[in-house]
Parts: sequence; C-alpha cells; structure tokens
Amino acid sequence: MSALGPIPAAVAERQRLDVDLGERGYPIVIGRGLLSDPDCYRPFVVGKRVMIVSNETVAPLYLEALRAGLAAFEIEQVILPDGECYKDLATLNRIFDALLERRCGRDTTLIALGGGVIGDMAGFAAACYQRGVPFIQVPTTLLAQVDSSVGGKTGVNHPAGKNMIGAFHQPRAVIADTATLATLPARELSAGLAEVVKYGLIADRPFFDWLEDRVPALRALEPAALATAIARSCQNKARIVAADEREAGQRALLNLGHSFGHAIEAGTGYGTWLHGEAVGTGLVMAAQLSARLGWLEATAVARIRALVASCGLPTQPPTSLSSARWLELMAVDKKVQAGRLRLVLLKGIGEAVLTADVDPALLRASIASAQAGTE
Ligand SMILES: NC(=O)c1ccc[n+]([C@@H]2O[C@H](COP(=O)([O-])OP(=O)(O)OC[C@H]3O[C@@H](n4cnc5c(N)ncnc54)[C@H](O)[C@@H]3O)[C@@H](O)[C@H]2O)c1
Ligand SMILES: O=C(O)C(=O)C[C@@H](O)[C@H](O)[C@H](O)COP(=O)(O)O
Ligand SMILES: [Zn+2]
Repeated sequence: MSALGPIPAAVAERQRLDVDLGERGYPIVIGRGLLSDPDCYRPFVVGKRVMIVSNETVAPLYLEALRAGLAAFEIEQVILPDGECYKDLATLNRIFDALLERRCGRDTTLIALGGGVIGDMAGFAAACYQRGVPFIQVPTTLLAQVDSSVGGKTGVNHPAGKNMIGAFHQPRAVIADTATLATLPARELSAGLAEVVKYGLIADRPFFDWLEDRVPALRALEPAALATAIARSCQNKARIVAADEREAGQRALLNLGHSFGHAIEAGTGYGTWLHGEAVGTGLVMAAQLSARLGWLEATAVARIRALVASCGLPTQPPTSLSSARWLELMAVDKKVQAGRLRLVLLKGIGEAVLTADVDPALLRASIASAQAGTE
C-alpha cells in the first residue's frame, strides 16, 4: 500500500474524507459545530424517522444540539446506561424494545450519539433490526472519532471474550463534531490517543514522528493538531477497510495491540481498564515481543513506550492475570485460525505484520517480563 505522504501543515475547518466501498461507501465529516447542522444529516437519513441511541452521560450534553440538526425528521430516542460493562446483549435488547414499542419500520434510521460503546451497539442493532436498517455514526469521544465510528465493525462483548457477538454493517455517514471533545474527561482523551498511536505504528511512520512532537498539543485539545490527528487516523483506517472490508487479510493489522488489550479488558472485567488503555499497553507488549523475535530494535521499543506513556496511558500490564489465564483469553481472539494464535507484530515503526510464527513459550516469557517490568 502506498504511503499517505507528508502531514499537511494546515487543515480546513471542515474536512470530508471518503470510505471507498462502492455502494456501501460513505463520507466522514470532521469539524466543529456539526452536531446541529441539518446538512450533515439530510442526505444520509433514509425515511422520515430517526431513532437516536445515546447514553445517560452524553445525552444531557449533546442530545438537544443533535435534535436541532434533525428537526426535519420525526425523532425517537433511547438512552442507555453508560459503561463498557453495558455493552452486552441485555442492553442491546433495550434498543430493540424501543424500536418495537414505537413501531419503527425499515424506513427508520438509527443515529449513534456517543463513544465507541454506543456506536458498536447502535450499529449492531441497525444490522439486526428487521434484518438491517440504515445508521449514522455521530461519535463524541476521540477514540470513536479516530477509529470505532469508521469501518462497520459492530457488536457486543461476552464474558469470555471481547466483541464476540457482532456483525459488519457500514454506517451511511460519520459526522465527527470535534467541539464535543471539550467535555471529554482527560482519561478518555488519553484512551483515544492509543488508537491514534496505533495508526502511526501500523503503516504511517511520518504520522508516528509527527505525534512524538504533538502529544502535549493534542492533550490540550489544540484544534489544528486534533483535526489533523483525527483526519490522518481516519484516512489510515479508511484505506485499509476499503481494501479488506471483512478482514480476510490486511484489516487484521488494525488489531495491533488488541490481542493483548482484549485479554486485559476481559480478564480484568470490562470497564476496569478502558479499551484505549488496554490497547496502549498492548502496543507496548506487541513491540516488546517483536524485539524478542529480533524484528524490532530496542530503540524503537523505547520510542513506542515513551510515546504511549506521554499520552497518559499505562505501559505495563496488570499483574493479576496468571500466565495460563492470558493464554486462555488470547485463545478466543478472532484472529485465531485452526487453533493457532495469530498476532500483529512490528518489523519497524510503520511496518506492522500479521504472523502465526510465535512460539508460545516466547510469548509467555514476554508477558511475564512485561508484568514484572523487566521486558
Ligand atoms: N467498531 C470498531 O471498529 C471499534 C474500534 C475501537 C474501539 N471500539 C470499541 O469502542 C469502545 C470504546 O469506545 P470509547 O473509548 O469511546 O468509550 P465509551 O463509549 O465508553 O465512551 C467513554 C466515556 O466517555 C463518555 N463520553 C462520550 N462522549 C463524551 C463527551 N463528548 N463528553 C463527555 N463524556 C463523553 C461516555 O459516556 C463514556 O463514559 C470499546 O467497546 C471498544 O471495543 C470499536
Ligand atoms: O476496525 C478494526 O478492524 C479494528 O480492529 C479496530 C479496533 O480498534 C477495534 O477495537 C475493533 O473493535 C477490534 O476488533 P475485533 O474484531 O478484534 O473485535
Ligand atoms: Zn480498538
């Protein structure tokens, strides 16, 4: 895949990128003040009715502005409890209950207003309700704006494993109003930065280099830096998704850090570690294992650890998980094929690879050293 080129010195106030998926293709619009702009929704809402799905934290902050943008439509809403621990089938059912109670038909468009948890659940509800209705992503966390709202992976967790029940269902549009990030807690902003760093590591070394100088600006919500990081992350994701929508091959690279990260999330009980925190540590663990294999220089591992730490993210895994538990959790990863673990590792900064060539003993040793802080 060709490089994305240098990072632009300036960004437009409103950026539009396209996810090139033919008839399932859609725009990602990034800018401030989009929530209440009817032009952001009119071309993408199918029918006269919308069902907004949000949660009890986001709705008091942004529901009114979104309703103003959707004033041309008949608006229904369902407000869910907040938290990763509610990303489950029981909470999903509340969306179906609301759709059925209001007698919503196939001409209802679901609108996900919130972070990745709301986006994944509303998207999954849209994939299933009456065998599929349209939906629009209105992401309000950094993590959702740079990653989860794009690409059509939807679903819920199971106690045995992360995102184990779900479907691919692409949104009709992604409307990312960056002004919503002003109310995001600092810990959640840091969590979003983990997926941003991931994009630099997978296939975009110039972006990684750029990030090394920009983390303070990003953590201070400096608008130009934020808009650049969001757009660059989405560009990286969009082109991988366009090349491999259903993860037959290279889309698995988007899982860098996630085999470790998902094990941490499931093993500690969903919500103790935020997804982005687990991914941040997972990125460091993937780098450390890559170094053990002789694929990555120690200096690169040190740069990756330093960047992740500078984002305000943990770099060391929890000590509460035994070696057996790690392997048990990693064995249910969706990348496992014929009982064989496949991991995304690094051959360099900006060069991620999918490999099945990892000796379990080496993996165990790497995890144990990471837990001990000696890796
Ligand atoms: N589908 C995908 O491709 C994909 C990609 C990455 C992550 N994910 C999933 O996304 C989820 C994580 O998403 P997340 O990090 O957005 O977490 P989240 O959805 O739990 O949101 C984080 C917290 O911020 C609150 N919040 C949201 N917007 C806010 C705002 N503007 N101001 C104040 N508070 C706000 C939420 O209510 C929540 O408490 C995980 O379940 C993960 O598995 C999916
Ligand atoms: O979009 C993808 O593909 C990703 O892998 C993005 C990840 O950041 C995201 O957390 C995703 O939900 C993980 O997918 P899963 O298939 O491992 O559950
Ligand atoms: Zn992720």
